[in-house]
Amino acid sequence: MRIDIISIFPEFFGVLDISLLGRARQAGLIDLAVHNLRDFTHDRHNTVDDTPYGGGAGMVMKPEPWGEALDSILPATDETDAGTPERATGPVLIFPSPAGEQFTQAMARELAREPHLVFGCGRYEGIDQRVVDHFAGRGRVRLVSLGDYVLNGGEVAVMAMIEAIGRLIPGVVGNPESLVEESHEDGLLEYPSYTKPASWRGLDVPPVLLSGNHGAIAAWRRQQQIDRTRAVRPDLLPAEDDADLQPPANSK
Ligand SMILES: Oc1ccccc1-c1ccno1
Repeated sequence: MRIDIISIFPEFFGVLDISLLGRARQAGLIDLAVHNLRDFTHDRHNTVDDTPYGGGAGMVMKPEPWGEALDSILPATDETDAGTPERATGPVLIFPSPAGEQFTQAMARELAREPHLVFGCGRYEGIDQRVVDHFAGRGRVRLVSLGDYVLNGGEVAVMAMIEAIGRLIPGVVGNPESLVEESHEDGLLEYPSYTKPASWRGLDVPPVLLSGNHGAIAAWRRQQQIDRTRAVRPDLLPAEDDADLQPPANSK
């Protein structure tokens, strides 16, 4: 997968040189480039923002630098390309935004199948809307929100998305099995995990986990998932009458 990031703080992404994603880049599984938006300005102060039309507090990111930056990354197209099949296969341009669709594990899985992602990190009060409108006419553009809260810019959101997406790319995580039993992979929150010692500060590991009875362990873990999800994320539970959520007959 090719990933391009545009930001006024490119140094923010230095952490993508280390750990899992750093190793994936060294292995050639991910080809990542970070671009400084200010490199696409031409004034002495490398200006990227200006006051908002219509008034209001804060500053808005100017369209021109974004246009030049994105033109340098996205495939050139002319007006006749609008609506051609290529638009369904070209890069996906993602702008983190509080006004975006919610980022989910399902979206991470979907985006992990894409060959090329381009992330645009907005700052200030956001990016001139015409940037989104213009490039929506040239390919797939998505506004994506991490959640219902406000950040100072898109960089943190892009880091989170790249981690969530990158770990799903085949070969990035050593043991693909570890991707299966995680929160949100099967729609429920994950079960609690324990390791040695069997007793710690008077707290014991649930006996079923020491029993060697794999059927009972699987049933206990499933019930833990259901109980945890019901307690903190009832919105993730399917319809109450879903037979899959009923505890197995032998687990009482
Ligand atoms: O609050 C933001 C500001 C800029 C870019 C993104 C965000 C955001 C907030 C939640 N998800 O994304």
